[in-house]
Amino acid sequence: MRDAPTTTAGDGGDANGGDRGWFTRPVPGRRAGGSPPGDRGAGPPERPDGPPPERPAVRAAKWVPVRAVAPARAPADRPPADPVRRHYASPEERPAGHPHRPDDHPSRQVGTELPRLPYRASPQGEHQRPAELPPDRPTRPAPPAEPAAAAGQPPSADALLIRRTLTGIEPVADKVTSYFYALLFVRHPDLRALFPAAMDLQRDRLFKALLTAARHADDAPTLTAYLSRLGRGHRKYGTLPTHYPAVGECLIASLTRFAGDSWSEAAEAAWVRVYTAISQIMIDAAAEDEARSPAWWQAEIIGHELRTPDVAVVTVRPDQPYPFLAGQYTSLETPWWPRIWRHYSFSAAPRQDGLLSFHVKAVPAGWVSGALVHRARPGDVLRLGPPTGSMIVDHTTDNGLLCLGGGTGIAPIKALVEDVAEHGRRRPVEVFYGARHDDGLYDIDTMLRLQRSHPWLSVRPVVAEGPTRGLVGQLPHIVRQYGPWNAYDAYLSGPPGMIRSGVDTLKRIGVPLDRIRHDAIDEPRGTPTD
Ligand SMILES: NC(=O)C1=CN([C@@H]2O[C@H](COP(=O)(O)OP(=O)(O)OC[C@H]3O[C@@H](n4cnc5c(N)ncnc54)[C@H](O)[C@@H]3O)[C@@H](O)[C@H]2O)C=CC1
Repeated sequence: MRDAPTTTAGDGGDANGGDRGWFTRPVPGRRAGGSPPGDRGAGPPERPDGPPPERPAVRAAKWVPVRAVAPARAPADRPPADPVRRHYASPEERPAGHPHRPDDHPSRQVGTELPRLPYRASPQGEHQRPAELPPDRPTRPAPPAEPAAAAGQPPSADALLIRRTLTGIEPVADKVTSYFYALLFVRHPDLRALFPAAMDLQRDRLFKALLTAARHADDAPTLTAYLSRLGRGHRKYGTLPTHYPAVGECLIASLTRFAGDSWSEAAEAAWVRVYTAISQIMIDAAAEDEARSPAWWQAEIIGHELRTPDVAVVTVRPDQPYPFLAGQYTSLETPWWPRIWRHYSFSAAPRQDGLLSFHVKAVPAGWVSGALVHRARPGDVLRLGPPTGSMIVDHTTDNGLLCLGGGTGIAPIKALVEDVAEHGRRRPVEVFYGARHDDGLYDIDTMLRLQRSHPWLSVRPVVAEGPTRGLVGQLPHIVRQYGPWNAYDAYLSGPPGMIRSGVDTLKRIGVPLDRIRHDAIDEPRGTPTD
């Protein structure tokens, strides 16, 4: 569930989170010489005078080996390791079995969900975001605890060596990361500008990404899906292929210094191979994406409607076509907080006129959400990253849709309703729209208007407390009183607590997990992007 709706605080929070690799640009959370969003007294900087930065050229540079290392001897029951440091001029050139060959493209692979990492969240609430599923598959929660490839198969020699190193550095993880970044910025000062001024958030990201990759070293489909998305997502930060070797060198140097008994020539060779593979997948994914789509879109605000003192509906016109699916979300950067990106769901299905809308709730200490609600005006220009997320309608079935939308989590639910309407198939859609109080149901008029237009749609407002036009109680509890839901696909969107208790409730009343969809739970909307 996500670092996308999915626990998204879609618009809600500006907490830092997300799955980013070690090339994340300065992000959310911190600004050069400034305080984090949550710090008292941290005021937004003045709006920059100049236009948004130019799009950097993302190019597939020739891969530069981290350093020459003899490949480890492959176990007899496995094919020899691919010398992954090679850069193939085209996807077709890659050998069979290469994790990024065209016929092995993640969109044609299954089992791409990323298991939850056993890694602590950062103090700022950062969480690992699971890999996105291909858009033709629904989001599924409760991923397996172990990589799919590990089930029934012994781990490879490289995977064992890497896990051993990770265990070895765990007690000194803070030192390793501090050393790593110090080394990186001393050896490659030009890279410093790509990272946040305050590095505490970044440090956890590195190790989460490493743990993720290491845990899935034997699971090519999962690893490829995760890293490809990461590589594509890094385009908007201006990450270049030439940056990867610098990071690789410093990573190996840091491990060498701190891994103690778990470090050996064999371990180093394993890390080089795996890091090389990781880099290559990210570089390839970014290069392939470059042929298909821009690294970002500019989007002019053409509508800004304050629905409550804290919630605005913001409508933008992208500077070029922006293809997406109802239920997905994007990353968004405002001119007031350069390089701070936040996730927001599209609140409408794709429209003929190409306009996009978002529901944004200003949250305390939320720099971006506060600016979008209280400062943004028509004429302001935002930047959008690519669409992502897999909480989309499965149009191959006639199952009904059970939708739980809590607060601004109603945004993608409305988009899903419009999507069903546009497909013209009559399937029951039951929406439970929750808020803490009646006046929090800021989009109820729109939802009731849709209900009047579509006989297959039922909308029930639910408030946690107080006088109301609707039902009183917590969304999951109320949903339980209706049903049965065993012929429905369930979609949940709202605060993390609502998603968790909603999933628990639905499981308890017999809705199979593979019919319950939601974005990542640990990454509220408004959190930093990958
Ligand atoms: N803006 C967007 O595009 C999207 C936002 N979101 C997320 O939706 C959330 C919206 O926040 P708010 O509007 O402040 O909503 P809220 O916090 O006021 O709660 C909305 C509803 O969820 C229920 N709820 C909250 N905690 C619960 C729990 N532990 N168990 C059961 N029910 C619970 C409330 O009773 C209420 O009905 C944020 O977390 C945001 O990240 C999700 C998807 C898209």
